[in-house]
Amino acid sequence: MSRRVAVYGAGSWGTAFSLVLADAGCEVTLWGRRQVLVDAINDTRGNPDYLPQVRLPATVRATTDPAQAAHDADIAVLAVSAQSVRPLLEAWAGLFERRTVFVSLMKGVELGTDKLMSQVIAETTGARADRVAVVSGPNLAGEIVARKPAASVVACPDDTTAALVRSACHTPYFRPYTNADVVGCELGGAVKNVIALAAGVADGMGLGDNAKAALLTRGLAEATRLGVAMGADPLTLAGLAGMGDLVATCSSTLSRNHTFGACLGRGLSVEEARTRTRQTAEGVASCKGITGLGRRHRVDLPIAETVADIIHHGRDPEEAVHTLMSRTTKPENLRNGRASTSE
Ligand SMILES: NC(=O)C1=CN([C@@H]2O[C@H](COP(=O)(O)OP(=O)(O)OC[C@H]3O[C@@H](n4cnc5c(N)ncnc54)[C@H](O)[C@@H]3O)[C@@H](O)[C@H]2O)C=CC1
Ligand SMILES: O=C(CO)COP(=O)(O)O
Repeated sequence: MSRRVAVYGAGSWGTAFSLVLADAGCEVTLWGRRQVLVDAINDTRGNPDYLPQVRLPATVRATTDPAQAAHDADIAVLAVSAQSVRPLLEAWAGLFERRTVFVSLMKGVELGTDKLMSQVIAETTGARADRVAVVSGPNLAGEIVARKPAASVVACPDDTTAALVRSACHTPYFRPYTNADVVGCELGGAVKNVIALAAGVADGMGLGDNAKAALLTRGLAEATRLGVAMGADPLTLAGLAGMGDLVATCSSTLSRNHTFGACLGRGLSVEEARTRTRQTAEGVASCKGITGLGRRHRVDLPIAETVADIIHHGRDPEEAVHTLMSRTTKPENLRNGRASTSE
């Protein structure tokens, strides 16, 4: 059965995911805030600002009207930047049907509240947890629009909702798995952006593949420690939404977070890196939310703290690497079968 899906955010991932949904047989209305971009999408079937190479099928129509997108939607997908979703949903909450399922594609943590995106969606729309899902995994938009094979995770505590979203985005090149662990999936996506910034810094400084492997592995340990403290299943962090996304993002030149970090590692300022990257690099804002969650749950996150210091407090990357390497040595592994919350 054809599903009606509203996608909010005509940037890279909103556009690429619209293609996936349309290829899976959905009728898609793609909301963008700028009329000129919406007209270009409808007229050319491409997205000149974010993904000029994409050719969207006729079953994707763009609009600047949030109500038109929400009308009769089975699913509403949120693909704006993490820090902008609360005010948008506060303004739009009354537009949705009571049955509409909300899906977050966003990989960030809200500044000021340290809330995950599913929490912000539930708070602003009044939707219960069984109507809020997350799609997260190693899904670089530039590869998805070339219809290169990818896998992802649809997370929701409700099996029926998870199955609805899975069937709405299952195509021959996009393979969604389901998982009830929303917190693990969301944290995996948000923390990997911060670790990708660190990996970019290391690459920009020319520190080599050993250093990058250490950052990825210890970064995953940070995500897992924090996840376990917040009730996530450590296996989720070892899966597509954790390790999988970490590997893709930290090794790809398509990643904005990695690119941003590489600019810093080459000696550019945060403002210069922002100008070069242009599109949303969620880790830049979310590193503060991640370190906030670490403090709240008494979990040490030395790499995330270092990234936040470099980006928000002007810390010198070389000195930061030296300090990370000089920390006291300690056992690598889980203790007594439980994840340690210390470094
Ligand atoms: N690009 C990718 O490959 C992937 C991105 N994501 C996540 O998807 C989310 C969106 O990222 P992208 O689409 O890549 O970013 P983007 O920078 O390409 O697009 C962001 C979109 O949000 C809109 N936006 C930003 N602030 C807004 C505001 N205040 N009001 C209304 N609209 C606003 C922009 O106009 C743009 O359409 C992020 O959380 C990112 O981590 C997840 C998986 C893959
Ligand atoms: O989340 C992503 C791939 O899964 C995209 O990463 P960037 O936001 O760093 O480009």
